[in-house]
Amino acid sequence: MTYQFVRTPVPSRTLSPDQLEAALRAIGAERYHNLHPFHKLLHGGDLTKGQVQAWALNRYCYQAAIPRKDHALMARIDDREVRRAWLQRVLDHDGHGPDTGGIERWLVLTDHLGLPRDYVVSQDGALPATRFAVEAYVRYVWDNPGLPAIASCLTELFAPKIHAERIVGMLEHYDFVEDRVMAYFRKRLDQAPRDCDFALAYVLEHARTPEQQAQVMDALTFKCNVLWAQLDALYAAYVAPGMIPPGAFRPQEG
Ligand SMILES: O=C(O)c1cc(C(=O)O)c2c(n1)C(=O)C(=O)c1cc(C(=O)O)[nH]c1-2
Repeated sequence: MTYQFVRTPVPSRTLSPDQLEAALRAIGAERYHNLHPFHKLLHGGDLTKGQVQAWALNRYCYQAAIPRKDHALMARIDDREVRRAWLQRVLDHDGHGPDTGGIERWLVLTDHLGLPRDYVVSQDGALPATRFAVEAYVRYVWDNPGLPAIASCLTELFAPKIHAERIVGMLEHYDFVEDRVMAYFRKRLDQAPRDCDFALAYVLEHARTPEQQAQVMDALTFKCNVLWAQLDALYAAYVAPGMIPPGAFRPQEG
């Protein structure tokens, strides 16, 4: 029996696809991490370089885990067409042919912020809570059936807006950020809508009973929590009260 992180009340009758989509979008409108105070500080130019380094270093853990989570998902899916479509996600992050991939693009950002690559890739300086949250996502996908596993990526419905805000906000406010190093987010502006259109269509087609619909809403809520918890941890360590756990990255500046 899989541990259940969240429990959405089962709808009293089956929702139409439009109603289900509206319910999923309402979850994002209330819980997506664009609403977190840490993101408001990041995009508004209110962080120091050391705090931006902490964000980029911790966020690397998420980047590194995404293709592992996508492989876990593919291992659970019987439908060959879904696996074919899903494979592109792994290639987007790990790279394929001339495209060096999203993880490499993330490392271009952390290089530019002055963080040693080996240190970033080792994840040794990441917050414990970041590691826990990210691994919970990989585990969730591994432990659950294909439908909620697929639904857990639906936070990406809301990602293009935050990526666009981040590109504009960070370039405008931080002199230590330049256009070239925002390539990761520019690329995601095309990739994320493609990925989540596919996932949303799959979920709306396959979540046909009230129980399945509650399950996909749980999955999206869980995933919003995975993202929110990472920012809570960053805030507590690097903004207020500034409680950096033993062994975690400590910004150099005064
Ligand atoms: O910067 C962000 O706020 C953000 C959020 C999310 C998300 O909503 O999970 C993803 C990404 N970025 C992203 O870049 C990415 O590749 C990605 C993959 C997934 C996923 O769940 O499969 N989410 C996200």
